[in-house]
Amino acid sequence: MMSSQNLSIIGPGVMAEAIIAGLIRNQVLPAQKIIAAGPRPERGSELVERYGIRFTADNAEAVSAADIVILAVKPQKLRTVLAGLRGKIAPHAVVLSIIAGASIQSISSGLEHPAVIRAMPNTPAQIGQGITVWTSSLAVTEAQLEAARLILSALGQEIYVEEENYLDMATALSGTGPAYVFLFMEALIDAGVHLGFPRRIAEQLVTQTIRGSVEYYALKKDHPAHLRNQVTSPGGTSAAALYYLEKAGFRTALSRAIWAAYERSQELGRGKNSQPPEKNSD
Ligand SMILES: NC(=O)C1=CN([C@@H]2O[C@H](COP(=O)(O)OP(=O)(O)OC[C@H]3O[C@@H](n4cnc5c(N)ncnc54)[C@H](O)[C@@H]3O)[C@@H](O)[C@H]2O)C=CC1
Ligand SMILES: O=C(O)[C@@H]1CCC=N1
Repeated sequence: MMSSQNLSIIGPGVMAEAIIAGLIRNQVLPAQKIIAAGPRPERGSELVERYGIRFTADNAEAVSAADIVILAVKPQKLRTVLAGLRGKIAPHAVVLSIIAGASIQSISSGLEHPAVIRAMPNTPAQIGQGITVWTSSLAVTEAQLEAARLILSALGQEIYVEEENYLDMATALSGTGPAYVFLFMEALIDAGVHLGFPRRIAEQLVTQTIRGSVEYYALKKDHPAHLRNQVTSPGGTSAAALYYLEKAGFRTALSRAIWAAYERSQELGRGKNSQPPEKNSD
């Protein structure tokens, strides 16, 4: 519990709500200590009703009494938001950004504020099952690091890293990760329906197969290839299916996709707002 601290969240979207919900659920902060700011009053009313936090449409007002400022706007909005907050954040406060691609240096110089934490969470944070990779500038104090750890722990697991380079990598692997998992689930469920299962049953089969496999792997701590070999009988069904996945370049497609997300995170950091489809010819 860090009940003496005031926390301000700029950009009250999906991730901001996950953070607010986590902080309140885990009693890290009472609702009255949290204020969110964003341009849409309807969104504000929603959050006020759901969580009992405070809301303002004025970013500068939201940070005026803050000890911790969380930046959760889209990368494309960052420049304007930083300009609006410059000189408005108390010198003793710490800024924690979850914005994909945005470097500590760009936030720190945009705000003229040295104490900056950069974190990359993911959407399972909404149920406290996320994972966050984070790092900090030299100006961040031990007490601020502890406060950040408490906040991020309310979202699930957290891993502190010394090198900021890992943040773009985490953005590609775990930050964006749920998108790969949900696409995979959707494809498996559709395949089940194609076979002839009612969708409801296909969904149950796929969900529990994934959940069970993850739990099994986590308990066994065995190499995934070994666990896969256990499923793969000589001349059997798994071998028949895996042949097609390998032939279709499943691993290469995943690896290339994740590399594209990594490159895109770096591009966002350089302020490149959009990307043409099929940037790569391979
Ligand atoms: N969605 C995801 O899976 C993850 C997103 N992130 C990062 O978190 C950030 C937020 O993402 P989401 O919550 O998904 O986006 P979102 O679109 O749900 O939320 C952004 C919020 O910012 C508000 N906003 C727009 N302009 C503003 C301004 N000038 N001042 C204050 N608020 C403003 C919007 O009204 C919206 O409520 C992004 O930078 C993203 O890179 C990080 C990890 C995972
Ligand atoms: O798609 C995005 O840019 C965000 C960042 C991490 C996950 N989603």
